[in-house]
Amino acid sequence: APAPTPAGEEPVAPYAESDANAGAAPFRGDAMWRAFGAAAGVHAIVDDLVARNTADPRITDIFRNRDLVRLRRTLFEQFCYILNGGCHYSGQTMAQSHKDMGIQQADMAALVENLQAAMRGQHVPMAAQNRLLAKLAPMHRPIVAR
Ligand code: HEM
Repeated sequence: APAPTPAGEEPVAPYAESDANAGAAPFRGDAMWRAFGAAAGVHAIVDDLVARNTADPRITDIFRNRDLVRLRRTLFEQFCYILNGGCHYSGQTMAQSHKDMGIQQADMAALVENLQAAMRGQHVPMAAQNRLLAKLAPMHRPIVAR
């Protein structure tokens, strides 16, 4: 049976859940999870990232009328999974979740800037920031429209 809709979220059509939907393999060991400040740090980064994106005039239109409660939950799961924090990712693939949004390279660049600002705000060391960004880089292909 499909999982029940979490409190505060809009229902989503059923799909196959898998950690593979996260789009990247996790790091090994606990260095990255610790560098990001574990669960509290990653929650702060995700919440700040979503707030920056929705307030950013370059990309605010793309986030209008979206389910930000679900986005914060699944983004946290995705980052936690990739940083080897012991989470499972229950969201959709990057291709599925961004289809028909018309996301351009410039939109992706804006989001990456906002992520860098959010990581800086939580004092994530630069080397760890760059390691996460390198994991996310191949996601340009399924996310950016062409
Ligand atoms: C590497 C970069 C990115 C990652 C890792 C990422 C990750 C995610 C995740 C995990 C979800 C939720 C999936 C689900 O609900 O099942 C999502 C949804 C979404 N993303 Fe991204 N994303 C990226 C880039 C972008 C960009 C560049 C934009 C637009 C500027 C964007 C806009 C959105 C929006 C609006 C949703 C909400 C869809 C909805 O629920 O209606 N994303 N993204």
